[in-house]
Amino acid sequence: MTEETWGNIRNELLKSVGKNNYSNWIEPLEFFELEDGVATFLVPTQFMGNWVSRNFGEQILRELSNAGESVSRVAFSVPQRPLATKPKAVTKPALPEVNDSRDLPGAPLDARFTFDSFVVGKPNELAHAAARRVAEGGPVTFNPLFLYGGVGLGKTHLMHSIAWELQRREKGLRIVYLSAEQFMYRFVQALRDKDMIAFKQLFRSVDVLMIDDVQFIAGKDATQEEFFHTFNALVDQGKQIIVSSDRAPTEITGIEDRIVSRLQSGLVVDLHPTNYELRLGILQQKVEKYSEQFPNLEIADGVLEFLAHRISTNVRVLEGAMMRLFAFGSLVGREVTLELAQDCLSDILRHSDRKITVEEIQRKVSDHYNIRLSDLIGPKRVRTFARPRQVAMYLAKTMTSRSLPEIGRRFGGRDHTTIMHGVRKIEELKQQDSQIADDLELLRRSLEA
Ligand SMILES: Nc1ncnc2c1ncn2[C@@H]1O[C@H](COP(=O)(O)OP(=O)(O)OP(=O)(O)O)[C@@H](O)[C@H]1O
Repeated sequence: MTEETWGNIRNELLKSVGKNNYSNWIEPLEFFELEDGVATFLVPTQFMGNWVSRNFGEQILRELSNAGESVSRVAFSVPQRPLATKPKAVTKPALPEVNDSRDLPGAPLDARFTFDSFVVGKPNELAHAAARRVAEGGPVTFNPLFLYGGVGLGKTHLMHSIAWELQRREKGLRIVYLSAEQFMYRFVQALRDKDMIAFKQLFRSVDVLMIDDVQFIAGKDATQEEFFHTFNALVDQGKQIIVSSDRAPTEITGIEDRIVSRLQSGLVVDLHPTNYELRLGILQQKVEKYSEQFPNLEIADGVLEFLAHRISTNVRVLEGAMMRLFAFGSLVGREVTLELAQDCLSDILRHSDRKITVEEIQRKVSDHYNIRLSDLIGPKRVRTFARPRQVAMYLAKTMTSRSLPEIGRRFGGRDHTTIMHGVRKIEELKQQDSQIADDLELLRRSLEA
């Protein structure tokens, strides 16, 4: 296959996979050879090869066939020599002597937050894989890596894990981790001390910059401006940036468009709310750790399952509950049973028990789609009302324990088959229409908040 053919195929792929996917996954591919019906591409890392193969393999194969190539399979392999991907670090700017990492402006890393102690499940699988990839070091593939998700779902844990791993692989790497608030504080201090040059040089001299809770700079214009320049300077030097936030870049209001667009220019991945299996996995892992702290503690069967079922808010709360329960059991010298858990954690359990109602769902959905509640519930069948109505039916079925007839009654006395039809429709659309999938995710999060 000629370079030109591969160029044409890439143009077609750009149209079908979209700009972001294209620059993250297709652009870095280097065509290597086409032999015995196998088209081989070189990729910078194995992770990337697996990802492209899983997600875009068939599309690439189809485009190759459309271009008249006789190909039956595509393969991805990592070359021995490094690939010429994005710009690597260019010359270092003239800097003050800040080579000792103790001079760096970051916050300390938590020794507990490593990849080893991070439990991976469906909800955080992609974020974990992306963090692992960045922690491999080497050529910068995603810049920035933007991690977002609700409170206590492991963003900070992943960032620290990346930092530890990078440090392990390359001693002397200048890694700075700090919260956006600390960044602002440093910036304001530099302004006050008329020390902006040193501030700029310090931040531009790092190899990896990690900013936690970036949503904090919303509405803080001068800090944003400085962040933007720091960001650009580091990206231009091929330095890795990792950012976390409690929401997606486009959902952060009060941040300039140019910053939003910068934040989106790498890989944006979210940590979904935990599911039962992940929570149980985390508890099991923590039990092992706590058993050193509370050596004589006995835990009855079913206690961990109970906690994983009942405390679904966030991992921090789950951990806190477990710690309290174990400390209590160990202090009074009692086995940790279900009864003890219920007694000792009654406040947390009561809070987690908050039931989401169908009415609450209807209100949220009508606000979200900007329609009147009466139109959401009423009989009008136009699409503007019918689709949000089905979304609300779906959420009512999946987020409450109400039966279909009960939901029907709350939707203006509709029959249960109508509700079932609505639920099925949304289940179907969720797979095909990313707008619907995003709406559902957003609504679910705001209802669970
Ligand atoms: N998958 C996981 N495996 C093990 N521990 C986890 C996992 N997810 C979260 N945790 C633990 O939950 C606690 C909260 O996690 P972390 O501080 O990383 O959350 P966060 O997303 O940064 O929250 P915030 O929005 O408050 O900044 C930490 O103690 C962390 O170790």
